[in-house]
Amino acid sequence: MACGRVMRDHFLDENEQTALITTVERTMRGLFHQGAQTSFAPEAKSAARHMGAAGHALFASVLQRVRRTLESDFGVARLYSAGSLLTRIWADERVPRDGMDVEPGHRYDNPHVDKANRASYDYSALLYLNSHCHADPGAPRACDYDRPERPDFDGGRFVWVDEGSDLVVEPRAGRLLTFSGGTENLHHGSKVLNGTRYVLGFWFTCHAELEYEDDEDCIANSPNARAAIAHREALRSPAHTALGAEIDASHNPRPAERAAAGARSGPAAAATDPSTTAAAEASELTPDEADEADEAARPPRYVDGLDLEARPPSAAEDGAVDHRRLPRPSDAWRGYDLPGFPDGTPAPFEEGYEGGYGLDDQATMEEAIEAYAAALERYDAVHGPPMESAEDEARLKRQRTAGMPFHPLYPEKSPGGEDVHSNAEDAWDAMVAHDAARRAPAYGERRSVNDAGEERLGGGSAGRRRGGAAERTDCGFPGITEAQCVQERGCRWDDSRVGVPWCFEA
Ligand SMILES: O=C(O)CCC(=O)C(=O)O
Ligand SMILES: [Fe+2]
Repeated sequence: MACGRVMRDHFLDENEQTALITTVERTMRGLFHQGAQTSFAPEAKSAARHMGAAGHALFASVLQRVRRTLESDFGVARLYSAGSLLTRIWADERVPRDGMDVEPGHRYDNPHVDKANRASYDYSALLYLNSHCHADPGAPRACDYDRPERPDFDGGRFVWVDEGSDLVVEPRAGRLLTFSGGTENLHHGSKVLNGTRYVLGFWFTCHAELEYEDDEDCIANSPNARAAIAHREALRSPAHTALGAEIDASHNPRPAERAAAGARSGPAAAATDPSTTAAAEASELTPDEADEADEAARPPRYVDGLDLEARPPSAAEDGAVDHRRLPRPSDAWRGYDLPGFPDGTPAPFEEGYEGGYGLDDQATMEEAIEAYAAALERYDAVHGPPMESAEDEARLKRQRTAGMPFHPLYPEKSPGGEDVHSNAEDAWDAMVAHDAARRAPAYGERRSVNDAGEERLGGGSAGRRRGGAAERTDCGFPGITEAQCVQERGCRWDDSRVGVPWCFEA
């Protein structure tokens, strides 16, 4: 399999760059973020709903262009998408306190090998939508970190961590990097220091059976996917695990650890460099000091221009894969397993995890729903009113509420699996009618309580203390059963009167 790296400029024109940034922003509104990073899988089944039809179609055509480019760059007859991500990274100071941070302080800048994240990642492509710009008095152009349609960013360079020296690329809007996904291409994107950085990541496999498939049911039933599962199982074999452990043992991904490990695993030059040795001795270096020591020991090479002429041909490019042992993700590195994306469903709580929207894994379902709804409201307060059209806003409401584990807003599905109701209001009405037909409305005409949409986002508890029902203090939620009310909550149940809470405080 051919290994190598290629860089190309003007892969996207300016209209495409801005259209894709607009699409990313629209898609990510209301999504959880991991610290400064928000990612979205555009090949997920529900993606078009989030991205909008035009953005989704543009992405799909770009994906095919990227695939064909990789096929020609590396002389592969056919590649298959193994997954892709839209990623937005804010400078730290821009990370909003919106209650939507499911992994505060998440590190996105760890050096890694893509194929070690997912074995199907034979080839990688990174397509930048906006440009690196360092605000220096002597800089060739002024930087604008706040330009909404296509801001600049500082930091956020792409780095190939080569032996002895980093090869650094400054992202530019429309610049495409393609490279083979193995250990010959250990790399990372560095920390974003100012502005907001947008990148599309694409990963490709040579194997049709490993092609990205979103639907778990399909996976269970398709022969191709069964082969993929068998492949994944093989990766867990003792031999593979032993190799992984060996790789882990010989490397550390963080610069501080890398500097400290220089004497053990680095090339001779690094091992004898005084600053590296100093770093090795001084385990109390701050991360910044360690970065500086690392940079002094391994002066970076910068790439500019349209290709990688700066890079001397390596053994890898000659066809003999360079089998240097390189870092695998550390235990702390969680790759791109997205928490709760992309359907707006709450992130699963890990045991002992405290963060996200201020709950731990001991929280009750109701507490989680309340906190989630409050987080969404804080999100709106921070991010301002929606930019979308009314129709999009309705869709957004639906996206936010559809996955929530309380009384289903959208019980009725068309044969195609699409929601029958075109907007959240209709769906709400339908639900109320559905309840009415079944056993009379549990909480009366919910719509008349308050027409503000946020009540619905608030889930089952909204409106329950309204005037007409003042004589009963609500103890339930729409859809609660008598058993839940009485046994679980110790409240009283009386369903003889329409329009008042049936489950109320005794
Ligand atoms: O954003 C970048 O420049 C690097 C991202 C990356 O390496 C990845 O997503 O695997
Ligand atoms: Fe990567």
